[in-house]
Amino acid sequence: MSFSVSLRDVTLKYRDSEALSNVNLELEAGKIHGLLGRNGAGKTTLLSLLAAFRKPTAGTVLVNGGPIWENAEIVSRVALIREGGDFDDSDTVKSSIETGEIRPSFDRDYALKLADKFELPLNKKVRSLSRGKRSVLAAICGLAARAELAMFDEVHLGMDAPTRDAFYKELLADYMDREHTIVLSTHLIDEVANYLEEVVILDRGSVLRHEPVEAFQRMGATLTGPADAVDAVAVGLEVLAEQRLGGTKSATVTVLDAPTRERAAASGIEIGPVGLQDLFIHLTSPERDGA
Ligand SMILES: Nc1ncnc2c1ncn2[C@@H]1O[C@H](COP(=O)(O)OP(=O)(O)OP(=O)(O)O)[C@@H](O)[C@H]1O
Repeated sequence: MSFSVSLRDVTLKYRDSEALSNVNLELEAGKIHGLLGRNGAGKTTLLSLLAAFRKPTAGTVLVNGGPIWENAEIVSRVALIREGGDFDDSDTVKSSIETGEIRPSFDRDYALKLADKFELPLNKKVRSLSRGKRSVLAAICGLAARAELAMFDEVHLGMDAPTRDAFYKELLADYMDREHTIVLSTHLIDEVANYLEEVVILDRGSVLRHEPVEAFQRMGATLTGPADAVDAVAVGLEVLAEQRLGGTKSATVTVLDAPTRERAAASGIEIGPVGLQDLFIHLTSPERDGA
């Protein structure tokens, strides 16, 4: 089973400032959703509403079709893993893992298998773990929760690249194995882009874009070829980024219409997709229209 999510006219205020303003958002069950946004955009706030850590100031938050607030049955099947985890520093790794047993779906054997795989010493105190190992502990608790809605909020922080890669693979293996909904909030966009099915971009407390990842991939193009030819085709186009290596140039553009595409191909230019991160930078740049 997997949970859908629905936010209807949701506003969250901290004292006088609005972290989320009238947000309407539907997340389909059984998919991997990426939640992107610049610092302070409201990602953690939105996730804390979905886990019922907070109550909205206005509007309704539905998980699996019902209100999540004060709904213990649904809450016990939702996991929000925040950066560094929410651990008691004086606990051991093993007892921290075992706190997950309050959940009906917690898989202790899987948690211990992951601890072994990620070389997490069970008898060590949480306070003596390195930052990366603490993140690993948080990620393990999130995976072993076997939640119907599993949300990871920058849980990778401090993990080295091989550990992050192993974590993403484990997440995907669990996803293939068991139907559930995943929300990944991260600033390492290109690193997770291949795992995402849907992407939500939050911007200053509102949903800026919500599309399947393929829609973002169709938004722009990278032109690579002889520098002169690329420069000629790029005239009049919006260029997001450029890179030059000897006589070869690569330019990332936002829109490429069919005639320009044909002209580029005829000039020996290779046309490739644009990375999600480059598009994100463009869409949320402080210089964009209306900013
Ligand atoms: N406990 C709080 N009290 C007051 N304001 C808060 C609190 N938590 C967050 N905010 C404010 O709400 C806004 C959204 O913060 P939030 O942490 O949700 O953003 P974020 O997208 O997760 O950012 P980041 O990528 O930097 O983690 C920010 O302006 C932040 O300063």
